[in-house]
Amino acid sequence: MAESAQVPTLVYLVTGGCGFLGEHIVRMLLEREPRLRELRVFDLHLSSWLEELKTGPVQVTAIQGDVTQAHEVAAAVAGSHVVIHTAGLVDVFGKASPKTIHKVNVQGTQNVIEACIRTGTQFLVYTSSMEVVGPNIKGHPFYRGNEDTPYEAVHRHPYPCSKALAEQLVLEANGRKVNGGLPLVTCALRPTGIYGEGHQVMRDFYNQGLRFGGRLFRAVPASVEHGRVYVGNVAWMHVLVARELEQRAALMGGQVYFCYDKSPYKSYEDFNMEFLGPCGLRLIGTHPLLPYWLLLLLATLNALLQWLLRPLVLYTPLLNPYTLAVANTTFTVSTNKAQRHFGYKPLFSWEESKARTIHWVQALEGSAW
Ligand SMILES: NC(=O)C1=CN([C@@H]2O[C@H](COP(=O)(O)OP(=O)(O)OC[C@H]3O[C@@H](n4cnc5c(N)ncnc54)[C@H](O)[C@@H]3O)[C@@H](O)[C@H]2O)C=CC1
Ligand SMILES: CC(C)[C@@H](O)CC[C@@H](C)[C@H]1CC[C@H]2[C@@H]3[C@H](O)CC4=CC(=O)CC[C@]4(C)[C@H]3CC[C@]12C
Repeated sequence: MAESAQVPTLVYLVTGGCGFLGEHIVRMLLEREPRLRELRVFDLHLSSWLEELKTGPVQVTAIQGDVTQAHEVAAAVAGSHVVIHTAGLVDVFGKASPKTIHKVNVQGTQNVIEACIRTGTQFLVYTSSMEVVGPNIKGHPFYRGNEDTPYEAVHRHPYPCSKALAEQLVLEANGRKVNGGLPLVTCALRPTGIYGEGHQVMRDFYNQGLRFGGRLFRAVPASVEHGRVYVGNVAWMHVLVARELEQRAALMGGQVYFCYDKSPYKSYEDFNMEFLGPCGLRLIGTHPLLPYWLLLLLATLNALLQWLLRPLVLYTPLLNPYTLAVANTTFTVSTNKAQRHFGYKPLFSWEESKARTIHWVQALEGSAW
């Protein structure tokens, strides 16, 4: 891929490019990757905002496709220099079946890998997740951990299971020969809980607060810390990795990197209030208003109700046994591996990330969400 830094000659493909993170990656590439000649945006659901991107100097090619369909993936990958694979089913609320989650997240990733091998694309960046590590099924805390911290990464839920399998496929594919005889260079990024403009879970919390007269009710102790990362910094790390992967293949190939920034370590609910508070919502209770056993009973009832109602309607509340367990388990990271290996530093400060997110939530007030 060795190209002049000045002449735009490179072709990038972003799978899932119309998603929450994908859109930020697409826009960040157009703003900060001067070598781009063509940017292919591959997604099951193409967004209308793509049209506005087609007026710039970079050719933006929208490709409606399904990562579970190998031939569609191969057609999209052929001729690209770098693939950023961020497409996936991000579902911990029971919207999709375990089989579908596995098919999209695991088989879809396998299809991307095989497409790179067959078509000769050498560089693959995979959006993995903190959930590949934890929280595990035993609720063990992960406190300021790094990529080498020992931790019993045991999962049962289909989402973390699928992300762990997909990440393993990507890392194991590093070094395989692609068409043309050169080695495939892969790496995986593990963002913690992403927030920012376009975050659907944040919208759900906001709408839930509006339904309860501007109040949200604490369900998680303030002492349980969750690492969060601004979507713009996640996008930035993807751009950096894609840029550095060729020159630093020996160091970065087959590696995983946690992706986080200077966002404060707080409970999930307290962190959300950094944005929802300035928009008029209040978090009621300095401690969980209900005991854990009662919350678990309610979560279990939600899961039962979801199962009973499934033939009629998709009932997917925020509270279920998995989300309750994850929210109640400390998971924070502290590492400089990405900085050491490819010079990553957050592009957006906490203050900027907070201001941008608040501005977005404030714009929701008049929206249909
Ligand atoms: N949201 C978060 O807090 C975190 C997300 N991640 C990972 O980041 C990636 C993006 O996540 P989000 O942007 O939050 O999710 P999202 O749901 O907003 O975006 C996923 C995109 O993939 C597309 N997609 C789904 N199935 C597809 C298929 N079969 N073929 C083609 N495209 C398909 C969707 O249409 C969507 O545009 C995922 O791989 C997720 O596992 C990792 C850590 C945290
Ligand atoms: C109802 C209350 C118990 C409330 O506090 C539940 C919050 C819950 C919806 C979130 C708590 C932790 C979140 C997850 C975490 O950020 C890690 C994730 C990584 C991903 O790759 C995808 C999203 C998620 C699973 C994220 C989902 C929402 C939470 C479970």
